[in-house]
Formats: sequence, structure tokens, C-alpha cells
Amino acid sequence: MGAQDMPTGPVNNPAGGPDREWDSPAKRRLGVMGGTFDPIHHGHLVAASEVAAQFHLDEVVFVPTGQPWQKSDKHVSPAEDRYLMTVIATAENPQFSVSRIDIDRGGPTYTTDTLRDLRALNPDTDLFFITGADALSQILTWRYTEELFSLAHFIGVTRPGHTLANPGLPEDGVSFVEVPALAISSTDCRDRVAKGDPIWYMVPDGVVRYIDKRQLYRGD
Ligand SMILES: Nc1ncnc2c1ncn2[C@@H]1O[C@H](COP(=O)(O)OP(=O)(O)OP(=O)(O)O)[C@@H](O)[C@H]1O
Ligand SMILES: O=C(O)c1ccc[n+]([C@@H]2O[C@H](COP(=O)([O-])O)[C@@H](O)[C@H]2O)c1
Repeated sequence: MGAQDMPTGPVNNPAGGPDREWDSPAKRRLGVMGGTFDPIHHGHLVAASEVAAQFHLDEVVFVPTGQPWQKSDKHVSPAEDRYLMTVIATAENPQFSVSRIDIDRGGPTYTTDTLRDLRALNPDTDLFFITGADALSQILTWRYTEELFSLAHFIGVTRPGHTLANPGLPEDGVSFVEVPALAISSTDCRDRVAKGDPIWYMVPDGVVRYIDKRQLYRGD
């Protein structure tokens, strides 16, 4: 996607004036990168890094899902494996952290719960929920959307093969960021491991070694 294809609108400029509630310069700015991370890959990491830079975020917290209810028809690796891979992948970046809140809450993961809990844990902080173009396009199918959009500002990021557009969120509730295009998906990583193909350089080296040690995805 070229810059000329980016959706336009009044909220598309993160450097725009501090007149919006989510753009208060006095508050800490926390990015939230939610995902199943089965496994985490460089597409996730590059997206989070680019949004952190463009939106002047103080930190990005990666939040692996507990039970991703919209993937209940698919095999999902144990939460502890997904959590540990996320820790390994983010450990070297001082701006990145990992939260267990969705795993420890138990039950199906709803982002409204994630954001409510993060707000309680982080007073005086603006939350920026980062989501790829594919996930953003499905957001109106999520649970409890009536509260969802009041809890964070949403940032949709470009992803190869997907169109980035506002699926119907309040206009001042979503911004768009073009991130370096990496045509990597967790599905493709799992399929490659199952076939015996390499995933070096698609995921961090430590994640390749963890997958090998735990023999993940071999039977997929
Ligand atoms: N290559 C990528 N570029 C930009 N955003 C991405 C990319 N891969 C995933 N994302 C976004 O990261 C978030 C978490 O994604 P997720 O953990 O489901 O990975 P995935 O690669 O989409 O997995 P799967 O192939 O199993 O569906 C989602 O918002 C998704 O849109
Ligand atoms: O809140 C919901 O109902 C909901 C439904 C589907 C996905 N999400 C969130 O969207 C993020 C990406 O999810 P996924 O399944 O694409 O890895 C992750 O944080 C999920 O918890 C949230």
C-alpha cells in the first residue's frame, strides 16, 4: 500500500493538535498489541515498533490472548507457550513488555476486558490499541463494542493482502499507520514448521529455538 492509498481523515495525523482526548501530552501513552501470537513473528514486532515511533508511545505492552473465542474451531497452542514466545521475542526491547492479564483472567478473551483491566492498572495513561487491517475489519463482530471504543484509541496498521479502512468506528476513535510491509502470518509459520521448511528470519531466533525445543506445530 502506498501513502496515496492510505485512508484519509481528520484523525490520520498523530502529530495533529492536542485537542483530542486521546492525544493529551500530559498523560503516559501505552500501546496495546493484542494477539494470539501462535507464534509471534516479525510482522507483529515491526508493527508495534512503527506505531510506537509514530505515536510517541512510552511503552507497548503485548497481550497474548487467553482463549481466542473467534478461533475456537482451530487448534491453538497452550497459552503458556504463546506467552513464553512473546516474552522471548520482546525481551531485548526496553520499550516492549508482556502482560498475562488475558491468560490469567481465564475464559474467552474480550478486548473490552483487556482494556478495562489495563486502565485500572495504569491510571493517568492513554491507551492505544494496535490492530492489523484484517483484525480491524472484523472489529464490529467483537463482544461489548458499545464500551470498547471509549476505552482506547484504536490504531489500524497496514498488512499485505488486506485493505485498511474504518469499518464503522466513531471517526475520532481510530487512526491509520502505514508500517513496513511484511507478508508474514502465524498460519504460514505453523504450516512451514509442519512441512519442515525453515522459519528463520520470519520470527526471532529465540522463538525458532523455542518452537524446536517444544516441538510445536509438528503435527499441524
Ligand atoms: N504481518 C503483519 N503486519 C501487520 N499486522 C499484523 C501482521 N501479522 C499480524 N498482524 C496483526 O497482529 C495482531 C495479532 O495477530 P495474530 O496473533 O492473530 O497473528 P496472525 O499472523 O494474524 O495469526 P494467524 O495467521 O494465526 O491468524 C492482529 O491485529 C493482526 O492483524
Ligand atoms: O473482544 C473480542 O470479542 C475480540 C474478538 C476477536 C479478537 N479480539 C482481539 O483482537 C486481537 C487479535 O486477535 P487474533 O485472534 O487476530 O489474534 C487480540 O487482542 C484479541 O483478543 C477481540
